[in-house]
Amino acid sequence: MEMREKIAKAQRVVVKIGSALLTNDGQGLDVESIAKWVEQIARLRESGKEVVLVSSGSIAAGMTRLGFSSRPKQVNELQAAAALGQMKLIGLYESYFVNHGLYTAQILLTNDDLSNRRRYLNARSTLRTLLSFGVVPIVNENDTVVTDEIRFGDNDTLGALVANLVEADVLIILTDQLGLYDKNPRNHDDAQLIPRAFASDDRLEAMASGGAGALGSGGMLTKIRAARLAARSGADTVIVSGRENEVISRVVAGEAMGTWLQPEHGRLAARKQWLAGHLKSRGSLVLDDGAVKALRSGGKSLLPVGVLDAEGAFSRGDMVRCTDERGLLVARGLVNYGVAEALKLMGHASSEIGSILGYEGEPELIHCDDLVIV
Ligand SMILES: Nc1ncnc2c1ncn2[C@@H]1O[C@H](COP(=O)(O)OP(=O)(O)O)[C@@H](O)[C@H]1O
Ligand SMILES: N[C@@H](CCC(=O)OP(=O)(O)O)C(=O)O
Repeated sequence: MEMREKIAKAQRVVVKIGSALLTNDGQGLDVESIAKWVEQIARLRESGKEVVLVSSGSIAAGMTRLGFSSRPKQVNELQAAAALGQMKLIGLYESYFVNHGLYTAQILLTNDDLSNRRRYLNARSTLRTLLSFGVVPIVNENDTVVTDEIRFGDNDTLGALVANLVEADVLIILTDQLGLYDKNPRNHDDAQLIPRAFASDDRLEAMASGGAGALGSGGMLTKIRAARLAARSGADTVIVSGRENEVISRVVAGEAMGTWLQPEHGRLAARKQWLAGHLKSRGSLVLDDGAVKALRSGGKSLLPVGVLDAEGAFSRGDMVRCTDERGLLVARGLVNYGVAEALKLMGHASSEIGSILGYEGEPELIHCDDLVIV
């Protein structure tokens, strides 16, 4: 499918704005551009699309406040600059979004948070809930508690992990170049823009090994790796210049701009592959005929009311097998409750979850996004 058709259908979009771009290569936060990106994101929200913003810029904003002219070398100074600058950054976004009638929410994450299954699920649930409230989540790395990440890391990877987390259709990486070139355009006048490739194409890495700008940390290499990560949940990635007029609106409208890095597999196929290949089952749920029928008809979540029994020692976030009463495998999925809770909830309506467990949790035992029908 052509870029125009595929991206124009995107419902959930992650926009990552890099340091090099946000700061005009180190000249302090580019507030005029920020206002323009916010305006475009606000229009996307109005048209019914869901947007998560992943924004760098905290270190750069902190440096300006501290009067530093170059990026500190010491990690503790970087962390302090980030903590200070994050206030400025988020304050700016909040005031611009409020002018468009939208609220923002600050999410600070680390890689560690996302590799821990429990925290991953909590982050995902918070992000999904914020999107359902019509809020624009603004994500950055939690620089206070990471060291290697701010020394070497980048927000491209974070953008991709967020795209995985919310199952975005597209990750738009705004940067200071028109897209990915066959060599670093800062050093080569004859560099050619790559309009389109598969994210998995091995030749891309060699093109991107030319380093980053003054304030950016990852360069194009981390953007390509991010596109590969995003492709794992079936998301397309577009690397494009944030300085192009109306760039976010135009990309989402399907205009061919920048570099489009496609996943090899569609979203569902990618997710199925990940679910099938990634995790071992920790237990099983026995479903009644109604639940089996609902799951097989497609697009339905598994609710506690359709469950007859739970076996195994599974915890929240584990993979479980779903079988019919005869033991025939119907589906596999990531369960929202541990076995003790599942045993208490089975056979009950979701509206009773709060009174049975003493807290309100997700209404489904397995969300349809986390379910693979066999
Ligand atoms: N093949 C390439 N194509 C485009 N840019 C490249 C390439 N190789 C290296 N770069 C560099 O990557 C930089 C963008 O990365 P970076 O500075 O980390 O930006 P950001 O802060 O937006 O993430 C560009 O300014 C460019 O110098
Ligand atoms: N999290 C930090 C650094 C992240 C960063 O610069 O990444 P990138 O924009 O990908 O080069 C910040 O907000 O300044």
